[in-house]
Amino acid sequence: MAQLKFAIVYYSSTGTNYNLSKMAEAAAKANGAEVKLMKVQELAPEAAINGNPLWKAHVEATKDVPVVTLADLEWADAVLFSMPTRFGNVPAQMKQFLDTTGGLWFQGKLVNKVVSAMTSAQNDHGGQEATILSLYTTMYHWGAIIAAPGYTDPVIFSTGGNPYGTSVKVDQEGKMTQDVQPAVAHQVKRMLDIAAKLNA
Ligand SMILES: Cc1cc2nc3c(=O)[nH]c(=O)nc-3n(C[C@H](O)[C@H](O)[C@H](O)COP(=O)(O)O)c2cc1C
Repeated sequence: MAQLKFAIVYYSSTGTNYNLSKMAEAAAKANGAEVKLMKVQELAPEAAINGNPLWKAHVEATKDVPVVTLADLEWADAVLFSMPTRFGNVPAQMKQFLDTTGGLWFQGKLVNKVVSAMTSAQNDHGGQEATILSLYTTMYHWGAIIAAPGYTDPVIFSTGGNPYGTSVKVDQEGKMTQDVQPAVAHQVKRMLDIAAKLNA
């Protein structure tokens, strides 16, 4: 069987969703996929970034991570999104990228992509599920196949029990408060299993 192509598309201000994406990258490679890890374009004004030392440091630390292109989406069999919760919604940076996919959508090139999403927030119930579901609304329009984790494995219960996608709570310093690596690995494997069945 051909090697599956797995794209991870993330936005992160202070590193959490980058770290979630790195966990996903390791899991996808361990499952034999060809993997691309890519960020969406930062759009915030420099003054905002420079006003937050964690944000500034993260932008600098990830300056060599490639910015996702439409060709990367076309390339992928499966796309995993990761982005922080912003007022219970998808960050503008991610939304802007999604809003550039109209041409691919028009040509039917996003149909049957296997997709899923992860997120983080500062509160236990700060809008994680709403953020993931907001992103999934666009995926229905793409005609993508949403491979949410559901309750398909006990690891889902050990990390907050979010069936829509792995989500994690971060503390004031931006540190993850749960070990979500097993849930991320399960979500990635489920995506790849479904993509393999679709490609068969
Ligand atoms: C403008 C803004 C809005 C936010 N909205 C929420 C929110 O609705 N609920 C919540 O729990 N945390 C909220 N947060 C906290 C972020 O979700 C948290 O900083 C983020 O998950 C960290 O991810 P990152 O390190 O990948 O940037 C918000 C943060 C910012 C800057």
